[in-house]
Amino acid sequence: MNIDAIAVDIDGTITDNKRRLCYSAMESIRKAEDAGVPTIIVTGNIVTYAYATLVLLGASGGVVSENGGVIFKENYNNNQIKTIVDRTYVTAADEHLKETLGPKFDKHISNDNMYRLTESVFYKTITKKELEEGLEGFEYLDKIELYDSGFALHVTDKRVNKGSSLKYLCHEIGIDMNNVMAMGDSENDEAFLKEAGMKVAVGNAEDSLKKNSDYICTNSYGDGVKEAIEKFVL
Ligand SMILES: O=C(O)COP(=O)(O)O
Ligand SMILES: [Mg+2]
Repeated sequence: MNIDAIAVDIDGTITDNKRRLCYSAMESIRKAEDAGVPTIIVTGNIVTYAYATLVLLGASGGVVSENGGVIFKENYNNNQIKTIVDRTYVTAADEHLKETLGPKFDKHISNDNMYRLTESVFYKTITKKELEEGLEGFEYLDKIELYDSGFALHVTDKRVNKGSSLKYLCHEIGIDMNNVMAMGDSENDEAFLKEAGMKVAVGNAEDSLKKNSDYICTNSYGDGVKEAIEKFVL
């Protein structure tokens, strides 16, 4: 199978469990770039964080950020950041959670939330269950998704996910999803692995993701990324 592009998650995939970039991932992604295979970052992080990661990695495929809410690629869309969905339901969820959680809302909301265009994110100092309970009775509960990335809890508009927005970006730049190798570690990656021709779970990935993968890496984190790139791309 010909791999035309690599799509890779950030936290827990090209980083270790402390969010530190793995040299092994960086080196292998650069080798793939040098061999003409671009890498696209597909993340729950904000667009500026994702873009800085892309540049520092030496990758060129563009970014899908905020779990699909925002995309950016150099020389695409007049170099403008593209917001795929509005904040209507996420803002309504925030309002609901402010009422039900009280002071816990401000205590646990992520410090990068002010930069988020489409999502709300909470630190894992609050549990997913507490957020689910806080969202009970929310008028638009069926319009939002609650993801645990392993690193944070995301309230995301259901009209987007990492898969739908990666597919959109790839269509725009002329890459066939059948020729994309996608790599991730957690539940917010399921949607984009599903869309890709080659689905790879790094060794530390959640069982649910491993179950739906074509290849499970022997190695964890960046070493898993390196393993898959060497096996399928280089
Ligand atoms: O933003 C997060 O919580 C995790 O980011 P990721 O999707 O790159 O793993
Ligand atoms: Mg991750």
